[in-house]
Amino acid sequence: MDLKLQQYINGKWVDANSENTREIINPFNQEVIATVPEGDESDTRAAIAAAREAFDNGEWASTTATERGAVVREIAELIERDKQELAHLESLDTGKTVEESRGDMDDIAGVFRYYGEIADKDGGELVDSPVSNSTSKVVHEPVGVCGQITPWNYPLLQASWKLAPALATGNTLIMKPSEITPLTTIKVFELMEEAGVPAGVANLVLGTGDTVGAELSNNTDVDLISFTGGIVTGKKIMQAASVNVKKLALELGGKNPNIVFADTDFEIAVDQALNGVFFHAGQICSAGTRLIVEESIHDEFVNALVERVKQFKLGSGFDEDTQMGPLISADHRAKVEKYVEAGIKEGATLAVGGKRPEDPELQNGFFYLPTIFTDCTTDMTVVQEEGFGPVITVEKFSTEKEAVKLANDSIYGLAGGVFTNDIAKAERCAAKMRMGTVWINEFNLYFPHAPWGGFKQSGIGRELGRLGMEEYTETKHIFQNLKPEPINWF
Ligand SMILES: NC(=O)c1ccc[n+]([C@@H]2O[C@H](COP(=O)([O-])OP(=O)(O)OC[C@H]3O[C@@H](n4cnc5c(N)ncnc54)[C@H](O)[C@@H]3O)[C@@H](O)[C@H]2O)c1
Ligand SMILES: C[N+](C)(C)CC=O
Repeated sequence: MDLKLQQYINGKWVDANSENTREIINPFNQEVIATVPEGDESDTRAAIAAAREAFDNGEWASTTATERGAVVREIAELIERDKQELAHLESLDTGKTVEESRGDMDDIAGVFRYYGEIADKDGGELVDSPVSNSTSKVVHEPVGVCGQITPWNYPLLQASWKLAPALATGNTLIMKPSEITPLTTIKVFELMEEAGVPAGVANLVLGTGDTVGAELSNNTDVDLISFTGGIVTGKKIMQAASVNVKKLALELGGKNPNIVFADTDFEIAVDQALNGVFFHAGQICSAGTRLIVEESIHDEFVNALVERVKQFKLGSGFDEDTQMGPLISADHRAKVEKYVEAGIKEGATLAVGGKRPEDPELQNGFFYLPTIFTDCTTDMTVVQEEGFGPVITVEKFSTEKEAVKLANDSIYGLAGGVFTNDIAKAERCAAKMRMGTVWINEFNLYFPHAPWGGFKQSGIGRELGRLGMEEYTETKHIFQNLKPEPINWF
């Protein structure tokens, strides 16, 4: 493997201070793909000190936005140049199909290009002043030292949503990828070095959440934490970040409804519902795991889903005909199994799946069959909690009002979909759905120009789009009196 397999701190590739290491496992066959350093609090503190020094006394924050934008666009070019290698690494690490990983790499290059291009488009704003002979301007400045923590399901994609806007706006940063899928993030740090990101500006520490992640959240030299991951971890980080009132961006989980009306284009809605939930074996924050189907087409719709699911090809992400890879780890599969058991116990009907595949070729991987539950009600664990596996629940509705009520009956509010050919009805539902993204006749689409994030307990703040860049800025008002006079009060 042509990869440094080290941490990157203050412009140097280094092992962990403790010399501890971690084996990275291929979820398709449990083979060891790589051995990487396992950093801890002391590595994290070194990276924070480097980022602090680079922000306070380095030149990055005061280079022109045009120059920073050029560096960020160069990273996009390098990602495109090394797309095949990156996609290969991502599939080895996560088990996702290599075709999907190539798509991720295109998206990632697109994110760097987008932020590179808009980096110098914000020249501040002059606002009206109530004082004659004065100017009043509003400018955006970098926040400072940013801690960035990412999950295992979209390792480099989620990292790109944080790295690109942080760099474009002149921040310095410490990135902590998930300890189980760090490979493409290591590679992109090589590319950032090649693109000319100065020493100390972008630092990479590898290790667990309890050590590296907790240090980033607790350390008072960190000004902002941007976290993508589970709700339980998000709450811990929020609490820790209060130590110095860090700015906080949280991208958490989802339990995303997909409402299907009887007047929809049936075959398209079936296809999109399947894609919405089973892509990447359901390990997607915005997976449409909660299908809400109009009563009159319910049985036909479920039958069509079941027939299609039975045909899914599970296998290696490197086989061209594979449609669904394994889950990420043995632990994660055990959690999905428990989740399905809870569904059965609570009275949901298992229409298909609900177990591991029997195919001898899949026995070394963490595979789980695509699973459909019917007869579901909102009080069930499988309807309320995020399972993060290939499991969909189906509920019925008979009126538009009921469909929206069901869709909103959740602590989450990340994303949701509506399938109907009645555009007015779709717009009415979209207006009422309490989610950061609503798709109409589409599911699971995201792109750099549109903001991404959650209502309710799905998070705080937004990534992507202009808002995703504003997260990394402080707003300053500068007032200047051009003709000062005494006030004569005292
Ligand atoms: N909203 C989004 O855009 C989005 C995108 C991708 C994934 N997710 C969510 O991510 C979750 C799956 O990812 P996961 O299992 O890696 O999540 P996780 O919360 O277990 O871990 C995420 C990251 O946090 C770190 N971490 C763990 N404990 C920590 C602590 N105490 N302090 C600081 N950092 C800590 C982990 O090491 C990892 O890097 C799902 O809930 C999914 O919905 C959300
Ligand atoms: C945000 N997204 C959809 C790319 C990945 C969620 O897990």
